Amino acid sequence: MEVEKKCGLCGEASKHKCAGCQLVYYCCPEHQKKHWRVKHKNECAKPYELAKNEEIGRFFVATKAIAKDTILFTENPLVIGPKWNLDEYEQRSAIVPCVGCFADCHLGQFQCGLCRWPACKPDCPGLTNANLHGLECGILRFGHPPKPGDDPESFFEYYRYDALLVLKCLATQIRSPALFDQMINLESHYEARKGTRYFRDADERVVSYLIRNFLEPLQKLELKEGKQVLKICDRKTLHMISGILEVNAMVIPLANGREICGLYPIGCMLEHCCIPNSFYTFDCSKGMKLTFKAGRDIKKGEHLSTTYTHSLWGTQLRREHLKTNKYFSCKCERCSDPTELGTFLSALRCMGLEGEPCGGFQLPIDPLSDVSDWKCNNCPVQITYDQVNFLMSKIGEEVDDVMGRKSSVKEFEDLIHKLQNFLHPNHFHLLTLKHSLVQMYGHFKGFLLSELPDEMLKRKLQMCRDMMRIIDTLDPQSFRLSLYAGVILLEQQAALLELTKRTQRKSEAEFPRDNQIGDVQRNFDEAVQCLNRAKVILKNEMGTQQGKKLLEKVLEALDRADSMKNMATVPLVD
Ligand SMILES: C[S@@+](CC[C@H](N)C(=O)[O-])C[C@H]1O[C@@H](n2cnc3c(N)ncnc32)[C@H](O)[C@@H]1O
Repeated sequence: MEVEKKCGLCGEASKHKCAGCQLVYYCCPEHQKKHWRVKHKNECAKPYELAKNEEIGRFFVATKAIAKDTILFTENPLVIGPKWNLDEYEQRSAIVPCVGCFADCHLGQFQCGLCRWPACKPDCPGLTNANLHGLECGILRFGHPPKPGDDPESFFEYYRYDALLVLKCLATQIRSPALFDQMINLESHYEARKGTRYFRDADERVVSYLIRNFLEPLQKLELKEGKQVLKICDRKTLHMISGILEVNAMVIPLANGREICGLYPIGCMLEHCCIPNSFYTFDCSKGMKLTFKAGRDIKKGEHLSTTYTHSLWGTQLRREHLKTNKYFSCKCERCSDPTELGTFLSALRCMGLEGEPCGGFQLPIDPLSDVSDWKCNNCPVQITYDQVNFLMSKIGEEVDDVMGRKSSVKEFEDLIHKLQNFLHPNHFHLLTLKHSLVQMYGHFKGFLLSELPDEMLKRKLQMCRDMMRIIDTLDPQSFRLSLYAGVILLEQQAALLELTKRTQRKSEAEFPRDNQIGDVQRNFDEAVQCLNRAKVILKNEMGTQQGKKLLEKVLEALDRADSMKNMATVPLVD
């Protein structure tokens, strides 16, 4: 859409546009404010509306064209709290999140003076904040926490952090019945969950635990005093809230590396797509405010979409995750294509008819079937769903093993070498290993950049380029995989600049000067392009500590590239 870049109020040439609709320009903030009051407030209406159908339930659909980077909405969380699905290791840690502010604290050191749940300090402001610990503290006070000297096991059994978010949701009815209604009307898939292992797990871990420790004692007092604080607190409601959290809660990464969960009633209305058009960020300095933005231009009539699963998992894994945790079968363009948009992210090497690889790749015959057999794209060989499953679980175990401990460079190299016999070079398991290996080459003891043999340095560069090609297809604007891509781009430029230095150092006797200049210039240009791209995509990650640190490194690398240009013995032009 061609937009005249003139101030919406005075008509002067202007550069800054309205962040909401991205359509009207302003010469200064004062004119923007004035125009908002007199006119733009009514024009800058939301470019989407809530719709509903049988298959998806509620979703947002664009009512007009939406430009990339448009802020779709911002929203404060209805509740935030510790992750509601902690694994056993996380649940049994003696370092726990403060119930007031989620900072790390030691179990048994400081506590909330009223309910005696762990806190970072006795006067943490979050303890009395009605949106934070204030929400559930009044109910937690009915519990009987273990005392110092009691069996350590009783501490882990009592302080079940993974049940807190459910309790917080329940407690919203005390603060605001309207908020509670909004929450309880979110999708819980109650009927579909009943009978699943998730339901049984939540029944013991959350529902029975909350009733036994806090809700029954509260109800006893309510009966005695003839006054009801919690009007709704039956088992079914607690299970519905568990389902609502499972289907709708969003994971928020904190600066201290911890992850918490938040429930955003508007944010959770966006449907899932494996190649989404929108993305979100959290602002940790503003109470975990959520901002949803258009990741690319969106056409009128398109559904607004985000991703509920990992973008770099293969189709079978993504679809299984969505089916078990979100109760639907994804049929998006990427899931429907056996090659996953030509990336071959799940493809297996065909072993051929005589046990001799034919050079082709095995792909699912019907990627939308959960039990599809696979066939080669080059020869008549077919393999069964069970064979694929068996191979994938064995390979998955090996990858998890190497990733899960402090493995050496050689262990990574060996596993990649071995798996290349079975998997397409772009397979997501290889991608996971390569993403780690490119960060080891250049940083690990004995593998510092200046120590890497030319061949290894070139391998690092090749892996980075290959990974970026996949990202360019699956997330062309890099809004979904910004951190992942940022890391690759930084490593890619490091390899390129090291190659540039080495080429510069080589004597003219080895290389004709023209070739030398060409290589040096090309590598240098590509390195600068990587850094400039990383700088742009990391803007979306400024709410996270990781994103900020990575951007700092990118800016430092840009400075280094600049000084290299100034010192260059062969010309490096801009
Ligand atoms: C976070 S909620 C989204 C809001 C939900 N549609 C509602 O009406 O409350 C997630 C649920 O929406 C539905 N959903 C989301 N994306 C979908 C898709 N691509 N295909 C089918 N159902 C989808 C599924 O029922 C899923 O469990």
